Amino acid sequence: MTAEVIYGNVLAENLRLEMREEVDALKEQGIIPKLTVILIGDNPASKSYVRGKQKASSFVGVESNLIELPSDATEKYLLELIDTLNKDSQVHGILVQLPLPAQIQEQVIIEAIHPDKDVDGFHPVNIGRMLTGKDTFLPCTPFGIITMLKSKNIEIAGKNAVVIGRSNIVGKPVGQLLLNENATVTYCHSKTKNMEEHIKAADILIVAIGKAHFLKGEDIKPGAVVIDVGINRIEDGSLTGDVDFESAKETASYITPVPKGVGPMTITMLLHNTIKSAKRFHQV
Ligand SMILES: NC(=O)C1=CN([C@@H]2O[C@H](COP(=O)(O)OP(=O)(O)OC[C@H]3O[C@@H](n4cnc5c(N)ncnc54)[C@H](OP(=O)(O)O)[C@@H]3O)[C@@H](O)[C@H]2O)C=CC1
Ligand SMILES: Nc1nc(=O)c2c([nH]1)NC[C@@H]1CN(c3ccc(C(=O)N[C@@H](CCC(=O)O)C(=O)O)cc3)C=[N+]21
Repeated sequence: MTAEVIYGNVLAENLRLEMREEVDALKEQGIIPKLTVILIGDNPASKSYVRGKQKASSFVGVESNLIELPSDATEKYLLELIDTLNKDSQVHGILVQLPLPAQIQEQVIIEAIHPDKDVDGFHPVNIGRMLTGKDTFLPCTPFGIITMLKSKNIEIAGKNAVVIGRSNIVGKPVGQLLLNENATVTYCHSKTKNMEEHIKAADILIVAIGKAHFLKGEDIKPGAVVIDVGINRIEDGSLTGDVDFESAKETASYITPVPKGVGPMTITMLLHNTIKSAKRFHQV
C-alpha cells in the first residue's frame, strides 16, 4: 500500500483564502483582527517561524505586530509588556514565542496572558476548557492536526490513537483532542516500556518528539494514519520530521510530510484563533 499524503500547506492555503474573505467582511464593520507576537533573543528557528506567522497574517489581512526583545530581557519587563497588551483593546491575540531564555519562567508568562487573548491556547483556563470540551482557543498544532484528519474524513471515534511525546504544547493536548473525538488514546514518552507494541497497535499515530527519522515503516501497523509533527534541521540544512517518510509511506494509509505538513496548519489555526478572538471581543 502507498499512503495518501495529507499536504498541510494545501489545506492551509484553502483555509486562509476563506479567512481572508471573513476578515474583509469584518473590516467593513470596522473590526481589524490584530495579533501581537513577542520574540525574545535571536534563535534562528524562532525567527523563521515568526516570519512565517507574519507572512500568513498579512495574506489573510490580520494585522500583525512583532515586538523583539534582547535575549537578556527580564521577566519583570516581559510581564509589564504583557500587562499593557492585555489592556490594549486593539490587540486581540498575544503570542510569546517559545522557548524562552533561562531567566524567564515559561509558566509565569503563559499565565500572565489574559485567557481571552491567549490565541496559542496555552493558558490553564483554556486548557481546562479544552479538557471539559467547552468552546475555547484550542492549541494551534493539535487543532491543526484534528483539522487535517477531518479534511480527509478519517474516522477517529473508536480508533487506537497513540501519541509519542507529552509536551504541554503538542503531545498532551493532541491526545486530549483525540479523546474528545472518542479515540482510545495512549501516550508514549521517554519512560515508556515496550513502545514498539504500542506503536504497532496504533490506528492513528502522532509523532512529536523532535528526533529525525525516529519512526520507520516497519514499526507501524499496515494502514495506520501517521501524523509527523517533528521539525528537525539535519546536517545538509534541510528540514525533516520524526518519521522516515519514504519507508512509512509504503505501510501507512495516510501520512503527513515535513515540511508542508503540520507546520503550515499550526500557523493557520493561530490566525483562526485571532479572528475568533476579534469576533468575540466585538460580539459578532
Ligand atoms: N509542526 C509544528 O507546528 C510544530 C512542531 N514542533 C516540533 O515537534 C517536536 C516536538 O516538540 P515539543 O512537543 O515541543 O518537544 P519537547 O522537547 O517539549 O517534548 C518532547 C517529548 O518527546 C518525548 N521523547 C523524546 N525522546 C523520546 C523517545 N526516544 N521516545 C519516546 N518519547 C520521547 C519526551 O519525553 P519525556 O516527557 O519523557 O521527556 C517529551 O515528552 C519538535 O521537533 C518540535 O520542533 C513543535 C511545535 C509545533
Ligand atoms: N508560543 C509559541 N507558539 C507556537 O505555535 C510555537 C512556538 N511558540 N514555538 C515554536 C513552535 C514551532 N512552531 C512551528 C510553526 C510553524 C512551522 C512551519 O510552518 N513549518 C514549515 C517549514 C518552515 C521552514 O521552512 O522553516 C513546514 O513545516 O512546512 C513550524 C513550527 C510553532 N511553535
